[in-house]
Amino acid sequence: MKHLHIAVGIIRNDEGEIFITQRGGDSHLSGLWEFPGGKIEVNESPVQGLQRELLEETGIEVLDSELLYQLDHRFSDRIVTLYFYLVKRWNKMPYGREGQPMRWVHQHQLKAEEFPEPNKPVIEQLNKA
Ligand SMILES: Nc1nc2c([nH]c(=O)n2[C@H]2C[C@H](O)[C@@H](COP(=O)(O)OP(=O)(O)OP(=O)(O)O)O2)c(=O)[nH]1
Ligand SMILES: [Mg+2]
Repeated sequence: MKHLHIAVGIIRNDEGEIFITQRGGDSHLSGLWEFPGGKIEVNESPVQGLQRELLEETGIEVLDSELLYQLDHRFSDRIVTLYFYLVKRWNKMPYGREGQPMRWVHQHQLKAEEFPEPNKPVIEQLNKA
């Protein structure tokens, strides 16, 4: 079974809103919403993977981030280790750079059922904070 390491960014503004995007087309878990991010490459640290993926997917440069949550999840065809980073400072305005739908949602309004299963604990934590 393949094992992937994934860095994702919880980009949160001063109003407590978080930038989320929708997984497209034929990708794994398409139609669900996600925190932008993706696979950490072998020569990268998790933070370097986060910086590269957020630049590719949202156009921002991460200036300050903090690891909020880390977990392993087994899907039917793969195991993923997810690193959830709270992105506290960045430059530029994030947008769906790959054409993916996007929106800003207050952290109290994030719905765990619209996200992949492994996001549940971190979304519950954000809903309560
Ligand atoms: N980006 C992201 N991926 C998530 C989240 N929750 C979750 O279970 N995943 C899973 C879905 C995928 O199996 C994996 C992310 O892989 P990906 O396909 O987005 O990776 P990538 O951006 O490098 O994509 P690609 O270049 O291979 O198309 O992590 C999340 O909140 N954000
Ligand atoms: Mg991705």
